[in-house]
Amino acid sequence: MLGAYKYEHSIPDHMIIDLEERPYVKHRKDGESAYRLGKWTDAVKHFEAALKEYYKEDELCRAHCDLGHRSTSSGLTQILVDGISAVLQCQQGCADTLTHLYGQTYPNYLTDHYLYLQDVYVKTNDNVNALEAATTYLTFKPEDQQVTQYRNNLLKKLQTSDSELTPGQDAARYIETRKRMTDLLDELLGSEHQKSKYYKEGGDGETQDNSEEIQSRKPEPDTSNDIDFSSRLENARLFNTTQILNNLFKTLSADVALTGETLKHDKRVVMDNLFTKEVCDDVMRISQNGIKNAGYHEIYPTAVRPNFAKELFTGFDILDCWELVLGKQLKESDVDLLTRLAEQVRHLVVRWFNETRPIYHDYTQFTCRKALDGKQTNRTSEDLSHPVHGDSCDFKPDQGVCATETAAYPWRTYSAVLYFNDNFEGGKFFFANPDQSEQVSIVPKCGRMVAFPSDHLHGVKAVTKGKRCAATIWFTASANRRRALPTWSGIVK
Ligand SMILES: O=C(O)CCC(=O)C(=O)O
Ligand SMILES: [Fe+2]
Repeated sequence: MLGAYKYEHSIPDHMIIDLEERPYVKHRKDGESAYRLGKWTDAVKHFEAALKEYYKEDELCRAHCDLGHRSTSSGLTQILVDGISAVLQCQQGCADTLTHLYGQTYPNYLTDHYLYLQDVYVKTNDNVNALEAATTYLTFKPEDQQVTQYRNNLLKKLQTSDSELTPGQDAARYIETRKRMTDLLDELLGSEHQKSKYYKEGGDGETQDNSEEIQSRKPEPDTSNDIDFSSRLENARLFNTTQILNNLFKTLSADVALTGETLKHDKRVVMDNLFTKEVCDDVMRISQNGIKNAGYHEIYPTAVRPNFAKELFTGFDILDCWELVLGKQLKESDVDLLTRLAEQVRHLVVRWFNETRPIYHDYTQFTCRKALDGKQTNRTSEDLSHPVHGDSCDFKPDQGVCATETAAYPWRTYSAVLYFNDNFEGGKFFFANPDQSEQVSIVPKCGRMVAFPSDHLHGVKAVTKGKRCAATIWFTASANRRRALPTWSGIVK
């Protein structure tokens, strides 16, 4: 937002003092400016200071993950396991929190930092520190061929053996801490935890302990000259205002189609043309390949959701993406598409609801409901595809109330549903009264989104022919409930 204001009113950087700017961000920014001006000694100073501050901030962030978690389990051991794993999961999220800046996610924040460092050290003729920076970089990303070669050149110059190499002290401690957290979580949560572990390791490769790997890697013989990192560092640049603005405006384009008056509540909105037919076709294809039963089947037994005998639910949640890419059911670019969509919607939601608090992703899932042939006779208007419910409260139809105390997801703040097709019958979304009657209904179509506060009652009418595909995206204002989204390009770049 700050970027947008600066742009709209042509305000130069030096006229704005950001009182909330954290020291690790300020030093990184100053380091980047010095780098661009060729002031290598200043750049070294700022990049080193930025790193120190970053690790300090990471410790602070982890310290803020307290034991406030409310366990719904019974039995002391389970309550303890729930509490400790909630703290650890919150702590694991710190890397994502610290590298979410100016509305963007920088999955390579830390590794790019070491890339900068090694380059500025070489430029100040300090090969020893350049070597340490390259070694630290490779501890995070051992698969990087270019940096490996670069480190080997330095090794040769300094006539050092790679068995003497160790990463920087702060980085080593950081990696060790994260490894211990992951191991403990593995023990506490077992295979359930694997999903988030996949994601974390991919995020920046930062949770992986690669020390063994690095020790067993021998430098390849190499006679080439020094490698030029300038183009990689240009891409690593964080505070590129033009890029931020382009992304901001590109992602926010949408038409507000229906608002309060029609929708019976001023906080509800329907927006159209959020994305193109091409995107819809892509998502339909992805959902086609996709995979598992949607979570609904597992959550609700058929007795509670009788329509499971009449409609087939398929889909996946966004955290399944890793498994699906590894299983070749999704392409890497699909993951980026889904992530971009979810992030686009987060921006729209923040703007629409005039939020001044940070709003985070909680959970995103893609779900298709397919009418089963031969099971559609005698479906009444009460026979819904999705019964009336609130997303953040526990709707009790007999009492007509939606209770927060007993809700499964009381932290959800806003809900958004995206639609990708209209070639089916039935399947209207509707807002409901506490007696379950319809207030107003919305017909799904490609590019359409409905967004509303999560405690508003709503449901989905029976899908009686064809397949209806949608994405449900839930947001939270609770930082410790935040779940970051996977990106693929962030890793392979
Ligand atoms: O698919 C829809 O239109 C809404 C789905 C929904 O309300 C939910 O999954 O909680
Ligand atoms: Fe819902």
